[in-house]
Amino acid sequence: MSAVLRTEGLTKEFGGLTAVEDVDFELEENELHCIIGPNGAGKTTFFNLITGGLEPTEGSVYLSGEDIVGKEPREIVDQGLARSFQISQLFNGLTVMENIRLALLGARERGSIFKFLFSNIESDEELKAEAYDIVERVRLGEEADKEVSSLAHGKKRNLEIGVALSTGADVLLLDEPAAGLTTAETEELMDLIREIGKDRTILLVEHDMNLVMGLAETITVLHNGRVLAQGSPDTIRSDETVKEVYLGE
Ligand SMILES: Nc1ncnc2c1ncn2[C@@H]1O[C@H](COP(=O)(O)OP(=O)(O)OP(=O)(O)O)[C@@H](O)[C@H]1O
Repeated sequence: MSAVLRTEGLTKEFGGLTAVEDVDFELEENELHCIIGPNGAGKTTFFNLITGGLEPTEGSVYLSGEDIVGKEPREIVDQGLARSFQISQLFNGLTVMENIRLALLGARERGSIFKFLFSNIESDEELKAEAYDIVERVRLGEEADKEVSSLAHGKKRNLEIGVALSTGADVLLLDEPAAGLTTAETEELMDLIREIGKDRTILLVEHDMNLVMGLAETITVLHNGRVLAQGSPDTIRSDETVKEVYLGE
C-alpha cells in the first residue's frame, strides 16, 4: 500500500493556542481510516488544513506525493480529495437528481454552474445518466425526483456523500457523517460507507464509537492537537492511554 495523503510536522496555531501540533499522518490508498478524539482535540482543524481551508503554521501536506499547502480548496478537490461537510451544503429547493447534476457540472465547468442550470442541463442525457448512477449508488433511486427539503435526515447524508462522489475524487473526507442520525440511520450509513470504501479511500472524523469501531481499518486518536495513538480498532480499544483520556470518559 502507498500513502495517498501524508502530513509531516503539521501544526496550526491560533494566537497562543496550538490546535494541531506536529502531526505526522499517513492515509493509505483504499483504506477506511477514522480520526477520533475528545472535543477540541483538533480534528476539524486537521481536516481544514488538509482540504485547504486553513494554512498550516508549520508542516506539509502531500496528496499523491504533491505538496498541496497553499492551494485553493477547489484545486485540492480537482486533485482528488473531496470533503463532505458536517453542515449540509445541499440545495434544499432542488431535487436529489438536480443536486447531483449540479455537482457533476461543478466538477466539469468550474465557475459556470448556473449558466448551465436551466439551459443545457435538461438536454444532457449523458449527464443525467451519470447522475442517476450516483443517485443509485448512494441508494436514493426512489427519491431521485424528490425535493431535498422533503428528505429524512439520513437520506440527506447519503446525498451529501453522492455530491462528494460527483467530484470524481478518489479520497473522500467525511466530517461527522453520523451526527444527528438515529441508530437505524447510522447502521444504514455504515453499510453505504463500507460499500463506497470498496473503491475509494475514506477518511472520516466521527464521535459515534459504534460507527468508528464497526467501520475503521485504522484509527488515529488526536488529543490536544497531537497524535495520541494509532492502530486497528482492537489496538485502540485496548490502549490504556486512550481509555484514560477518551474512551473511558
Ligand atoms: N478559528 C479558530 N480560532 C481560534 N481557535 C480555534 C479556531 N478553530 C479552532 N480553534 C480551537 O482549536 C482547538 C481545536 O478545535 P477543533 O474544532 O479543531 O477541535 P475538534 O476536535 O474538531 O472538536 P469537536 O469534536 O468539538 O468538533 C479548540 O481549542 C478550538 O477552540
